[in-house]
Amino acid sequence: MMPGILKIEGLSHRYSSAWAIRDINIEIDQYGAIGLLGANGAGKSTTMNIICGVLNQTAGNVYIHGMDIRKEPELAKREIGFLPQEPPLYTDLTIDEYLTYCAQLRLMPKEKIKNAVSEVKERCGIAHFSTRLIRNLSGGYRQRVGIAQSIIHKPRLVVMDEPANGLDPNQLIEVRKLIKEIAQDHVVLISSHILSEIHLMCKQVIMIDAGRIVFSDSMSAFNDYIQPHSLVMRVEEPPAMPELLAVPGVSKVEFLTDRQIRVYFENEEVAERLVAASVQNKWRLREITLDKGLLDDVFKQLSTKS
Ligand SMILES: Nc1ncnc2c1ncn2[C@@H]1O[C@H](COP(=O)(O)OP(=O)(O)OP(=O)(O)O)[C@@H](O)[C@H]1O
Repeated sequence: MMPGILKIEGLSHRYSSAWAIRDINIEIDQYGAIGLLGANGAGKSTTMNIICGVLNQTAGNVYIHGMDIRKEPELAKREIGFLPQEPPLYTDLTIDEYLTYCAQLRLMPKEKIKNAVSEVKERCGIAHFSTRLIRNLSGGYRQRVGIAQSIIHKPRLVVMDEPANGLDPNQLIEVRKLIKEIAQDHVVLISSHILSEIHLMCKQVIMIDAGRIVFSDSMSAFNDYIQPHSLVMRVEEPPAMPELLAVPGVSKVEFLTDRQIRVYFENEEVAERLVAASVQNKWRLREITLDKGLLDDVFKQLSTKS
């Protein structure tokens, strides 16, 4: 049987006295983007640094395509690409010079470097800037160069620490698109503290809080797990509180203004019942919205719950 691409067993790390991560277990054997979601200080960077062999763990094992990162670091690192939060770019080099240098650092055979550089430039949409100094590139293009260096040696696993950080909205769209494309033939492990970011890029999500995994499943399972429990409706003729509470499934009612009401419920069918009740009782419903926009709040709740 082929070994999995990434296997983490009982991984724990202690810096001085405090544990930064405890008993992390992860197994990935299919290409795709996986989000590592956690608040600041949750342990994302610690986990990623250990996976990339930059930090030596206190306990547990990391295998990259079956190779123990501690016992066979050189072989294992051939299968890893890393995009740290601050990409290690040499801004006085051109894109061509920089990527050639990265390929050499990765100990790629000399005769393969030229092809690898053109291929990766093409893939990352930077071929037209080959001879431009990195210092003269916009943030979005610098990030593409950062991504290019992480895949130039064709690793199976690419680790990206907060790759969306500091990009403007247009750059974000492009960089996300590129990362998704790369995830088609790599495992891309993406850390972020922003749920919507993970949501847009990843099919799988691993959530880490205070050094422990608190959720690990598909993005759709995550969506089910964090179903909204409230909605906001705006009506012209607001009913009295008891009338709303009488609708089956409504658990709590909060008047935000005299015409705007937040309704808490157990399941989403309540929305339909409220619409029906509004028609029947002439509340004159103008707007009804599930509180899905509060995903980041839900994330906070989840973190504290577990
Ligand atoms: N070099 C260090 N020495 C001591 N404690 C550390 C060190 N690096 C991190 N920590 C602690 O370990 C815990 C996990 O930190 P880590 O950087 O892995 O979290 P993170 O999820 O990556 O957060 P961020 O997004 O802020 O980087 C935190 O409590 C942090 O304060």
